[in-house]
Amino acid sequence: MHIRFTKMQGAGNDFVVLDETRGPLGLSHAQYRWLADRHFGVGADQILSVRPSPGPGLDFEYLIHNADGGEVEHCGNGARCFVRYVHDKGLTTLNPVRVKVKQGEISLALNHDGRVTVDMGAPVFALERVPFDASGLVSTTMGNVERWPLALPDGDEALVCVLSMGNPHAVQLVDNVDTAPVLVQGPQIEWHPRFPARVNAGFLQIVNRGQVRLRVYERGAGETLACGTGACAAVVTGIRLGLLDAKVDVHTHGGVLTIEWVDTPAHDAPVFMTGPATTVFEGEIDVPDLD
Ligand SMILES: N[C@@H](CCC[C@H](N)C(=O)O)C(=O)O
Repeated sequence: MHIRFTKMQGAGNDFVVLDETRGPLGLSHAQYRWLADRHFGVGADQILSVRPSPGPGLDFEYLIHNADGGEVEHCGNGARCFVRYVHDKGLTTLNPVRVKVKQGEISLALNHDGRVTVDMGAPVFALERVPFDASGLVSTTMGNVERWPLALPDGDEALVCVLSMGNPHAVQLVDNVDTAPVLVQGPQIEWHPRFPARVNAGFLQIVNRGQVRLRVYERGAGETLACGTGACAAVVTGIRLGLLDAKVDVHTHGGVLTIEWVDTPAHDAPVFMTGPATTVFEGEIDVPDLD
């Protein structure tokens, strides 16, 4: 199959974006994996497939596949690239754009400064909705959030806060992201049996009440230069731990994301994320037949 694609990045989290507004390309999971492969395909952390509106009140839908081929619910950096894409391609002039992703519906706006702001929806803390199996575990409370001791296969323990931003996250505090065991603990947390849908593992360093540093070992993609939903999850966690204010700059290896969240008694206010979204190049490629 011969396809056209656009390569994009948001804070260094990179995407192959496919136009499926005239009909699905019908790619298999193996073909998504091949496209994401940095040696044999194009190379990307995620593949975004842009589709027409699925119904009233919505302008588009897009699908997200991780580099391992699995379909996922939500992608913050991808959301910003999506809205840049539909505007640059002349697929819409609407601003904001309302879009359906697997997680639900989100709204995205292009700002005058070229950055994009996304209403990422509300975080979810109910353990069964993350999902996280806490049976038999004893948590400790810090601020107004629980921290769970996760016994790792190599004998280490990670103290994680768990939540969903539409996709699952486990966030732990570290003294310094440069020396944090991201590549050692990341895969062990991602595949930990207490997370039946696997999980994105965040390593959060608090710099001050308005600045953090973050590394994320992503489910299905490994460590990426930035993770948008991971940044939202980390800031929400930091706020509930009592360590952060309502507006925080998240410094990642790929750039800065600004996250805003006002906690309420029900903890159900939406999280807003602002950051860059850039087209890198356009291309065409023959995708091999793969099941
Ligand atoms: N890079 C993304 C998140 C992509 C999905 C994630 N790896 C998952 O499996 O949930 C972001 O910017 O949020």
